[in-house]
Amino acid sequence: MIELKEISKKFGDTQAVKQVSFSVAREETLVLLGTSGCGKTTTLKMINRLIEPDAGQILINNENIIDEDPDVLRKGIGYVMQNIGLFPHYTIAENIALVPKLLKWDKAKIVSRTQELIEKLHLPESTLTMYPHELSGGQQQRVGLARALITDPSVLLMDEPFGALDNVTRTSIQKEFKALEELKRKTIVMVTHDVLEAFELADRICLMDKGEVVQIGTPKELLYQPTNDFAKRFLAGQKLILEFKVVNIQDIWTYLPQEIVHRGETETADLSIWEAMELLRNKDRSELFISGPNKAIKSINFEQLTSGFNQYQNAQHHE
Ligand SMILES: Nc1ncnc2c1ncn2[C@@H]1O[C@H](COP(=O)(O)OP(=O)(O)OP(=O)(O)O)[C@@H](O)[C@H]1O
Repeated sequence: MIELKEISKKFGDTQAVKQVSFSVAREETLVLLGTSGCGKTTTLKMINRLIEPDAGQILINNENIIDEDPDVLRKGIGYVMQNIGLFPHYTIAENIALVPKLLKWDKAKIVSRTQELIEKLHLPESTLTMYPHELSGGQQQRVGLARALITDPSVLLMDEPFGALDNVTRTSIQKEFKALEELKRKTIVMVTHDVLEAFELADRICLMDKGEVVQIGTPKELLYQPTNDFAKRFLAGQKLILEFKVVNIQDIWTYLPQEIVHRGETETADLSIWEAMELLRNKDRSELFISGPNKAIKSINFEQLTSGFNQYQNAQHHE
């Protein structure tokens, strides 16, 4: 769907991006992860031609984007900018309707699509007539997303979309974002420097350093099969919590207690260790019933969960 082939970009003497190649499949979310200045934003902006590469090729649906008019290209790609970038003197409704107006949509269509989006993104209708400074950071972030989604583009580029938020708001918006049906159908390239955010939202992560790709893989691959020291060190600080997020009950199934007979409600085994812990903690449940392979059911409490996880972890490290 999106393919970068040996893309490079220099600003003066700074080699911002050096021979970056990757491809993003249809409906996949690829997260560009790395420290400040490693070339993530430059890479992202080359996909909608806000920046032109010095060398290399970018294809979207097998078409070289260099052959397209940049304005037409940009209207077909949703873009959530760093720091949201709403126009301060436009109302929220006007900010959301920018591209549809350029595309000359009729008014009724703009209004109905705007309504649909603000409902999905949980923005109160009253915000439509307000100006950006009258909204909270989280609400502004939602407006930025609505603006990017209004024309239902199949490709979405997001630059630190939750960067301006405090940690609590950030976590809740990330959760909503993950659950939004409209986003599941999109091919997304997202930039972040936040490892947890990358692990939360990515199908695959492209880890970058000094303008180059260090490793591309699923969160699990990066965690358990880092290809070099940089990748290892980058994740080391948060290793345990990352493991809780990528390992699921299915993975630790054999280390959990014997199967039982149970006819009530069950959780699925694709629940991550993290999610299972949250359920055991937040819902004040002492045990969870999990339905695993071949309809087998196991009941686990917090201790059994952590013990199963520890055994799995030991097995991974001894592989
Ligand atoms: N327009 C520009 N002119 C000159 N140098 C630039 C320009 N844009 C980016 N750079 C430089 O290119 C390098 C990569 O920048 P880029 O913004 O792509 O990094 P990043 O990983 O997105 O960082 P951040 O998360 O801080 O935005 C940096 O050294 C930056 O200073």
